Amino acid sequence: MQTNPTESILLRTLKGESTERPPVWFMRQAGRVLPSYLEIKKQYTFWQMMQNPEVAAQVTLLPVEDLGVDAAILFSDILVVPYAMGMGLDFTDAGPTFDEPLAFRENPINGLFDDPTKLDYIYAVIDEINRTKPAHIPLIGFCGAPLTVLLFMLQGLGRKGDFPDAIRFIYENRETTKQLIDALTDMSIEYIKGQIKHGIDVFQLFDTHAGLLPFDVYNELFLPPVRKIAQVVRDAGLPFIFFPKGIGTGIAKLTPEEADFLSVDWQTSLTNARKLVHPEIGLQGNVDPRLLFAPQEEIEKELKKYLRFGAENQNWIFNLGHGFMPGIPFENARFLADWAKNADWKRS
Ligand SMILES: O=C(O)CCc1c2[nH]c(c1CC(=O)O)Cc1[nH]c(c(CC(=O)O)c1CCC(=O)O)Cc1[nH]c(c(CC(=O)O)c1CCC(=O)O)Cc1[nH]c(c(CCC(=O)O)c1CC(=O)O)C2
Repeated sequence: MQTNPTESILLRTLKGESTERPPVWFMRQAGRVLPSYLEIKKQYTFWQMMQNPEVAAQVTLLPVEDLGVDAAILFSDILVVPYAMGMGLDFTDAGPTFDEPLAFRENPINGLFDDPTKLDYIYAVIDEINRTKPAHIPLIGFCGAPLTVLLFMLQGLGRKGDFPDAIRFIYENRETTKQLIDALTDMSIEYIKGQIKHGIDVFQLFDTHAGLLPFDVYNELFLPPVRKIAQVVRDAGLPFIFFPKGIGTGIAKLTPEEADFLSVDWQTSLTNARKLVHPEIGLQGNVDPRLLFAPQEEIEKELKKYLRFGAENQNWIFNLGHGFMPGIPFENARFLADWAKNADWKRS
């Protein structure tokens, strides 16, 4: 067993090394539950926070201090890419909204004009994070996968749940959908290359709404661009984590071309996921974030179910099945991180 304490435990696990415990980080770890974040948020809009390198870097690093996680994830949003493609975007109390959603336009392709410089502020944030972060804490970069981002672009309003007009558009306009996927994939790749150039250490692709299409359609239209994106990340020598939320047993159909590590939602137990998923793909997940509304004794009882899996599986990153939800008590988030770092994983 390797025990160099200055080397990142997350990177060691991603490289396939043995570690004394699983590495720990959480989706949505910076926003939503940290009192320190909620305090900063009182002074700025979300756009202002994202666009100010000092503030965005500070927020990115808050959970390292406040929760003790093993990695930082860039404080940004998946919808910055359509914004850079010319779509008017606003973050409102009702969630993100786009002006003139694509599904309702006469010609959805013609109105898109890529302007990669609209992402430059994010590279300034990455530079600032790298200047200020502890050396042993890796930075995770991310963007949304083509399906999830396209659903927002087509529907316009993120809180409509199941994106009904967007799904209908995809079925009724197959050729235009393919053109939109290509445009979105190209822009995402440019953005990812920018993140890599500025020094992210790991990349995660969020396909939060992957489960909203039948797997065959998802496989035909949306997995090829995922493979293309994965290749770009790998060619740069970075590990690639893929989070296709809600695809159920579709996880059995994924290959190492699509993921070095697969982030699993809470619908499938990790033990079952391990049986289904290709053996060369590592796993990440999958504590149900809703559990964190429970008293700590109840949380601990559930967490103990992970001990056996953790003892038997080195290629596993401890995380949630999806992000922290607003309103989860900070003490419970901290309890979760402490538990995962201090449990007796029986690995030595
Ligand atoms: O996060 C919300 O409050 C909801 C609004 C929303 C946003 N993007 C969105 C949604 C839809 C949704 O998540 O349901 C759309 C969005 N953003 C993101 C995802 C991917 C996912 O979480 O599965 C999605 C799709 C999720 C979905 O539709 O369920 C990614 C995202 N947004 C964000 C972050 C950074 C972070 O939380 O640390 C991250 C990802 C990295 C990570 O896991 O940490 C940040 C974000 N996005 C957003 C906000 C709120 C802005 C405001 O105060 O006006 C905030 C900040 C905050 O939570 O206080 C806007």
